[in-house]
Formats: sequence, C-alpha cells, structure tokens
Amino acid sequence: MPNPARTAPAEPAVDDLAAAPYPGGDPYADYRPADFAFTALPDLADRRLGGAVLAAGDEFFADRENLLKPDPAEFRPHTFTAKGQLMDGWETRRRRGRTTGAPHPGPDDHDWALIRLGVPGTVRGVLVDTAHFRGNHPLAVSVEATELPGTPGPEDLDAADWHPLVPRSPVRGHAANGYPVTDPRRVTHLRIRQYPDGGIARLRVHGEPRPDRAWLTALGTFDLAALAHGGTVEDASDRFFSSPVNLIMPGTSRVMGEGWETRRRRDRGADWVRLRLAGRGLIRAVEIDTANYLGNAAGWAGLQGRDGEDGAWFDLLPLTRLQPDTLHRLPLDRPRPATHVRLDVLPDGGIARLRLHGSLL
Ligand SMILES: NC(=O)NC(NC(N)=O)C(=O)[O-]
Repeated sequence: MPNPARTAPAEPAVDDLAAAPYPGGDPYADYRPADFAFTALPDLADRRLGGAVLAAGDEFFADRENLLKPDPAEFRPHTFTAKGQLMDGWETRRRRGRTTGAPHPGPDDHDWALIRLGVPGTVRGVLVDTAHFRGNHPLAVSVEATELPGTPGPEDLDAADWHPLVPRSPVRGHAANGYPVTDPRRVTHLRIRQYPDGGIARLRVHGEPRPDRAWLTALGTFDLAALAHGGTVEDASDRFFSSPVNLIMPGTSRVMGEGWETRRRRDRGADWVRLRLAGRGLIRAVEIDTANYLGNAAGWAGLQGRDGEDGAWFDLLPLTRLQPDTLHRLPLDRPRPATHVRLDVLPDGGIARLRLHGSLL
C-alpha cells in the first residue's frame, strides 16, 4: 500500500487563496476586505428581516445560524470547546476519502446549507465572508436559488427546482469573497455548497426586494417605505456613521448605531436620502423616530414626493422641527400619488426610523 503522504503533491505555497496563521493581536489586521458595488443593496438574507438557515448537512465545529448574524464575526484565540476552537461561523468537519489508498475527499464532495431569504427578491451579489477561517476555509463555493410560495420546510426544498446563481468559484481564507450575480429571477431560498468542507463566517445576499404582491394587497394599509415590503434606499448624502438602510429596517432601533446618523456638517447644506416605495401609492401617515439620538438628533426633517422616475418633486411634509429621542407621528392632510420619497434632514444628525404608512394604487 503506497503511503499517500509520500505520493501526494508537495504542499502549495501560501498563495492568494490561503490565509496566514493568526499572527496575534487584532484578528482583523490582515483581513482582506472587498469593495463590490452590490454591497450597497440590502442584504435580503438579513436575520433581522426573517432570514434563516433552515438546514445544513453538517455543522460539527460551528452552528449554521452564525452565518446570518448581522454583526462581523468575532474571534477569541485559544478558546476551545469540547469539539475544538470556538468559531463564529458555520464550520463542518474535515471530509475523508473512503480508503487508505484514497484518503482525500473526492472532487465533488461538499457540505451544503439551505437559506430562506428574509425578503424574496432579485439577487445582485453574494458575499461569502471567511473572517478568521485560516487553514480551514473551503476551497470553493457555489450558490443555487429557487422560488417557492408559502413557507416550505427543508424536505420541500429538496424536491425544488434549483438554478445556479454563483458557479463553483474559488474562496480566499480570512477574506470577503464577493460574487456578482446576473440572473434576474425572483428567488425565495438559496442552497450554498462549500467544497470539500470548511468554515464560512457570514453569508450576505445583496439584492432588490420583491415581496409577495398579493400579501401587500391583502394588508391594504402598510408602510410603503419598509424594506420588508419592497421599499429601497436608492441614494443618500452620507453613510459616514451608519447605513441609511437602517431607516427602513423592522422594529425599533436599540442603540445609536442601528439608525441613520450623518457626520457633523461644516457647511450650510443639508443631508438627504432618496427612497423608492414598495409601489405607486398614497401616503397618509408618517412616523419619524429619532430614538437614541440625544445630542445629535436631526434638527428638522421634511419630505418630498415624486410620481414616476421623471416626475417633478412636490412637498409631502413641510420642514418640521424634531425632538431628540422621540417618535413623531405626522398625518398628511392631502396625500398625492408617489413612487419615490426624499427625506431632507437639516442641518445633519440622526434619524432612527422612517415609516410611510399608506396604500398601493
Ligand atoms: N484549529 C482549528 O480551527 N481546527 C479545526 N476547527 C475547529 N473549529 O476547531 C479544524 O480542523 O478546522
């Protein structure tokens, strides 16, 4: 019987895909970030929107649920549970070949996980973050997608029709690995495969939300700006401290960092964010919440509306004085059809949530 260690090819040098062992100090010091335009779009798999990892073939070293945690992955060196080093991600056991003569995994051996998006939509890019997985990240990943009605379980997903979103692609360790997606189909669930095994810290699925239209019609009156209903942040003047997408996230903010906070303005200008509504609708009631902004709440806020991509902007809500750390409830007397809304903030500061209650036309 040949000794596989002797016949195996020499260890490849630490190349671009690999990551150096943890050198001590700040675990993110040698992390390799990525700058992909699609990351400006919301994460449709966000746990806070209802995203979940429904099942995984293996999760021996670290739980699949970690994949969708909103915060960056943490690393505590030399922290061992009964199974191994504590890892903040989804990590499977090492695969083995079948025989002494073939001890390595086969070329198609892989681990898999099934993801339910929090909001269905068109995926524009997938981010596979291998933060802190060095020497145990997968060699490659692939992602498939499907669209199913209702609330299917893992068994239903097994029998679903899957189409590829990301072909089998190389993965770098301790890095943000971005894969742009061009397939325009609406999807509700994903299947990620990692070849042959290993650990992934976080999975982000960036795209355009496309919720169930029949559900919105049944609701009647709902928040036309909410991400969960298909509202989107198209652009904003400032993303310095936090993302404007926070304005349209579910629930209330718990701390300052969970809202939209702009930097201190040193000119005479104003900050703004432009939203595309869930559809063409009539807004009747506005909520502007400055929760957790005490010394830095926006001073005044106003709303403009626009009907169609090329429509002219018109006043929806005149500039209104805001109080710190307060939910402002503002009925609109004369609703007008709108597809887009611009929130103007004077002179700068923080707003935690913007709710635009109304109905589709
Ligand atoms: N040092 C490790 O991380 N080893 C193993 N992983 C964990 N989590 O212990 C492995 O084999 O990948």
